[in-house]
Amino acid sequence: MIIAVDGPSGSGKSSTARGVATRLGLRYLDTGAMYRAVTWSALEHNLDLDDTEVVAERARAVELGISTDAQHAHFTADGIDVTEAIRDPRISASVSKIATNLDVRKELISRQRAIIDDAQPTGGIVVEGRDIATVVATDAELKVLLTADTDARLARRKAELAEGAVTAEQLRDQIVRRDADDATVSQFQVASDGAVTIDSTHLSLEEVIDVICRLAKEAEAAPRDRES
Ligand SMILES: Nc1ncnc2c1ncn2[C@@H]1O[C@H](COP(=O)(O)OP(=O)(O)OP(=O)(O)O)[C@@H](O)[C@H]1O
Ligand SMILES: Nc1ccn([C@H]2C[C@H](O)[C@@H](COP(=O)(O)O)O2)c(=O)n1
Repeated sequence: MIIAVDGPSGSGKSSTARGVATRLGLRYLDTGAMYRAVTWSALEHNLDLDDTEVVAERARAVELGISTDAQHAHFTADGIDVTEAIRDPRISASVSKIATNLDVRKELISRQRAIIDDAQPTGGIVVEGRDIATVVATDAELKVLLTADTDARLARRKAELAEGAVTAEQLRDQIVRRDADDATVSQFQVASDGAVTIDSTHLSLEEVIDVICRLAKEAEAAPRDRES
C-alpha cells in the first residue's frame, strides 16, 4: 500500500503521515526532508543557490541517508547527521530555491521512487510532500490533499518555534511566500483526480489520523470488494 499525503506548509502533513504510518505499521517518507538536506549540502559547499546547474550537480552527488522509520526521524547528508540542522529557519528560508530547481526535482523524485519500491515488501509506506499523488506515486492506493486555512497554519508553525525565534514577517515568509514559490512547480492547492481533500482547520491531529486510517482500510478492502 502507498498512501500519498500532499498539502501546503503547516497543514500537518508530517505529523499526520507519521501518525498514520505508526498506527498502520507502515514505513514513512518525508520528501520535504530530502529537499532540505540538499539545501543544507548546497549551503555547506557555499554554492550560489541561483546557479541551477551547480546546485543540481550537488543534488546528484550528495549521499543522502533517509530513515523511513515513523518513530525515529534520522537524516544524513554525506555521512553527517542533519536531522536537526535541516529544520533551521536558515534552511526554511532557502529551500524553495532548491525545490523549484527542476533538475534537483528530477534527481530527488527518482530517489523517492526507489525508497517507495524498497518499502513495498514491508507492507507499504506513507509518503508526504507536495507532488506525491500527482508525480512521485501516481499509483498510490490512497491520495490525500491535507489543507488548513492560512491563519491556522501560521499559528501551528508559531507554536512550534521558540518564543522570538522568528519575526511575524519571517513566519509568513516560511508559510505563505514558500507555498507561492513551491506552487510554481507542484500542484498541491487543488485536489488531483482521485484525491480526497481533508480540511484540518477544525480537526485535531488525532481526528485527521483517524480519518486517513479509515480511508486506508477502505482503499485496501476496495479491490477485494470488487472481486467478491
Ligand atoms: N490537525 C492539527 N491540529 C492542530 N495542530 C496540528 C494538526 N496537525 C498538525 N499540527 C501541528 O502543526 C504543526 C505543523 O505540522 P507539520 O509539521 O506536520 O506540518 P507540515 O504540513 O508537514 O508542514 P511543512 O510542510 O512546513 O513541513 C506541528 O506542530 C503539528 O503538531
Ligand atoms: N515533494 C516535495 C516535498 C517538499 N517540497 C518542497 C516544499 C518546501 O519548500 C520544501 C521543504 O518541505 P517541508 O519540509 O516544509 O514539507 O520542499 C517539494 O517541492 N516537493
